Amino acid sequence: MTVLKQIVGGAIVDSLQNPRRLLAGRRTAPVAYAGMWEFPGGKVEEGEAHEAALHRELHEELGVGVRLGPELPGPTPAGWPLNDRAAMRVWLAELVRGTPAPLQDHDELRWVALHGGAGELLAMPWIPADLPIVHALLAAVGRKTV
Ligand SMILES: Nc1nc2c([nH]c(=O)n2[C@H]2C[C@H](O)[C@@H](COP(=O)(O)OP(=O)(O)OP(=O)(O)O)O2)c(=O)[nH]1
Repeated sequence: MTVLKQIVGGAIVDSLQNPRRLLAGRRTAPVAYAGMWEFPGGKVEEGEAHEAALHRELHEELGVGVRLGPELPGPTPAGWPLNDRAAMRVWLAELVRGTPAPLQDHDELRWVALHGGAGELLAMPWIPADLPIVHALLAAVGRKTV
């Protein structure tokens, strides 16, 4: 039996109260995803709570502490399907400690506008499986995506 890999990701915004920008990360690996943008995060370890995994991953990858906001609910209990082996739960988050730096897994971090049509955000080469999540985020923050 193939067990679905549970991934957790952070939609880190400048403010949970009034989100205007999203922090996206550009992946360095594996080759298939290198150069593509994603929600920073990673795999949940065995026995680890999902939210705890997200705090750990964001600390390891970006060197930051965050406050989690609401989950951006996906279409399945495991969140957003990424491929036939993995799904990702995504939470909105805001920074409470540290300045994000591409310490691990990313070669660039970018704050991208969620308003004004979100042209830059939608033009970035996201991991394809993330696009529905990006659209759901835009809808959740009340911005038009088209
Ligand atoms: N973190 C993250 N992973 C994503 C996203 N979209 C997407 O398809 N993925 C895929 C890429 C990877 O196959 C998997 C996440 O694995 P990862 O490599 O980030 O996890 P990790 O940091 O725990 O990695 P590792 O060091 O244990 O290998 O999910 C996304 O937005 N964020």
